[in-house]
Amino acid sequence: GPLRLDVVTIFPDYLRVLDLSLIGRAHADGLLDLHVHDLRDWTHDRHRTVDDTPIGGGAGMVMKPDVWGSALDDVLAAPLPAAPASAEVAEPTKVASLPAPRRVLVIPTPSGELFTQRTAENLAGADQLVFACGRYEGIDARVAEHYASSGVEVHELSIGDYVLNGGEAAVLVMIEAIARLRPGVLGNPESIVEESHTGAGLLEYPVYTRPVAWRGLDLAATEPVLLSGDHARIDRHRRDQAVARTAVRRPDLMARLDPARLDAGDRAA
Ligand SMILES: N#Cc1c(-c2ccc3ccn(Cc4ccncc4)c3c2)n[nH]c1N
Repeated sequence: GPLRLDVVTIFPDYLRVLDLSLIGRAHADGLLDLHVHDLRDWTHDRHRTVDDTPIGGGAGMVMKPDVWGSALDDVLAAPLPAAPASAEVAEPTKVASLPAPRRVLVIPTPSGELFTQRTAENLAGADQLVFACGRYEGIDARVAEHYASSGVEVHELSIGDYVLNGGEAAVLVMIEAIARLRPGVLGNPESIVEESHTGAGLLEYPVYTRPVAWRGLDLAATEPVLLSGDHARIDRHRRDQAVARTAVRRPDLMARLDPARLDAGDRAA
């Protein structure tokens, strides 16, 4: 069935961009089921308070566990279409024997495990992804602890080593990386470039299109092999460019490369 995406945030308008373009169309096609929720709808007081001072002191404010608990209890209980949502009638006996839907709670945080393509591939297999977007100094740590110890699959994730003001931008990044892996979301599935296709975690080679000569940069002179029509040579050339690029820009990836994946030609280079 469709992947259900729930985002809980104090800035729901920040997520409206998801209703456009790729995600918007997949939404319309029934491939993705997006729900953006305002955390303040679960506050308990007239001032709709979501934060308080840190226990133990320190600067800034921390988001209240009770408000998050009320919101996440509701969102994690959202009905999911009984798979397979097909012509087959979802008879009680059949539904009862189906595996429980896989619901995942994702909490963006600067102190999270790094979100990578592998993380995206793993999360793309879920039935529901609930994203808890924090602000201020973050969400009370007992929230992640409570749901994890209640049997919920919880992932505290960071999109990289730089500091943001909240989780919303990270959620946009994660949703785009995950949604594009779902069948049917991308018009041209062949553009789903697995790391393996880029040569076991190599960076991609540079791409070009017409005109062949542009502002004095003439590919007929600098990259003649690309115009040769000799696809074996072109593939070799592109692989060499990918290896060279990776060595310069991402030595960390080079270190992780399986040497067996680099054939003799690469090692000579
Ligand atoms: N994913 C991710 C992130 C975040 C991130 C995510 C959620 C929150 C909630 C609150 N903040 C602000 C804050 C809190 C504590 N320390 C510093 C900044 C966030 C930052 N920053 N950098 C990333 N790669």
